[in-house]
Amino acid sequence: MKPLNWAIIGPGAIAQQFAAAMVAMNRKVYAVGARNREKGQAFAQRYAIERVDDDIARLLSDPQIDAVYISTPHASHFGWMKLALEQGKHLLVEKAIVVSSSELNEINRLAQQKKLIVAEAMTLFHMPLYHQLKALITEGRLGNVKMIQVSFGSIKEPDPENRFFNPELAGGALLDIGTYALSFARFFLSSQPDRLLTTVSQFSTGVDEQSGILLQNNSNEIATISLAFRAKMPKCGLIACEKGSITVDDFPRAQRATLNWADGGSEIIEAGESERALQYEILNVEEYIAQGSNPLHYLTEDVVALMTDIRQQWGIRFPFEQQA
Ligand SMILES: NC(=O)C1=CN([C@@H]2O[C@H](COP(=O)(O)OP(=O)(O)OC[C@H]3O[C@@H](n4cnc5c(N)ncnc54)[C@H](OP(=O)(O)O)[C@@H]3O)[C@@H](O)[C@H]2O)C=CC1
Ligand SMILES: O=C1CO[C@H](CO)[C@@H](O)[C@@H]1O
Repeated sequence: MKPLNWAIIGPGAIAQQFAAAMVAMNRKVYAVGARNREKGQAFAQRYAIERVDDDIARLLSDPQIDAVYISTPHASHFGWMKLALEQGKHLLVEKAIVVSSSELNEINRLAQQKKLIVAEAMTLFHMPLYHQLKALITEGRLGNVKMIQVSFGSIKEPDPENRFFNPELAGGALLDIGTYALSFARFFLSSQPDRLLTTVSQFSTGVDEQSGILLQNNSNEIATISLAFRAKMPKCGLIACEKGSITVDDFPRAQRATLNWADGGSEIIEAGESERALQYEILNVEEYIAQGSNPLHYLTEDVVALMTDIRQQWGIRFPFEQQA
């Protein structure tokens, strides 16, 4: 396959890591779209990027671009995704990929029609460790999955304007960090949960600040999830099976897990490198494009469906959804 020409939309904090990963892998970021021209130019200079444009729609019509990485705040993903797909570009989009299933359904229809790949930059879906853990569970020595626990608490500046608390930017802990916890749970649950219990505390802006979420599927596997935006909690995932459990600390980019057998004894499981998290995403997207499909997209769809149902239970709608 000929090397892909990538464009980045939104040269903020995570885009720096993406560009650095591309450089480390000898890949080409050809263009950057930035609503602030000066920021775009500084970014382009830093990563030797050929084209900068503050008119992002115009940039996306450039036939030289093959694939687009979108790293803007959540509320704007859908609009940029749609435009990029209409212009025939493959997509890697930061979490949370979109804000609702109705947005994702529209994206899926368009991608299918245009035969393009859409992938979510959900680190854990791409980390080698997770595929090793899944293989270990599938092989059956641990018995069936019974319970999953995930906690993620991150202290954010309580500023109503920032992307964490601003409803106009689709803020809230669920979309920002809950998406990691739900992705972890869904990755190990054998099927999509159909029972959902939740409780939430809202920030003054109306977005979810902290919550507890309980999920159960038809195989009676249960997942409990704790999220907080104004309290620190370890990023810890636990999969408890009939014959032992697996603990994954710092789970979003983990390279190591601990397996504790129920009858005593433990093992360390290691695969990949945390520091290469974004490189694994890029490698996977290249593979999906070459093979013409993203085999993990169903996980993204299931997680977005859960987040849609959870927000519906909470009665939390973003201002741009109310206008829709
Ligand atoms: N995978 C991971 O580990 C991480 C993923 N993320 C995800 O990445 C995304 C961005 O987060 P982060 O980098 O922290 O955010 P930043 O605020 O640092 O960067 C966002 C960038 O998007 C630009 N932008 C904002 N709104 C728009 C818009 N409507 N259209 C075009 N550009 C826009 C900003 O421009 P300006 O500078 O002009 O405001 C800025 O360049 C989110 O989806 C987040 O959840 C975030 C952190 C880690
Ligand atoms: O994705 C991200 C990485 O984790 C942070 C929390 O620790 C998030 O806020 C951020 O959006």
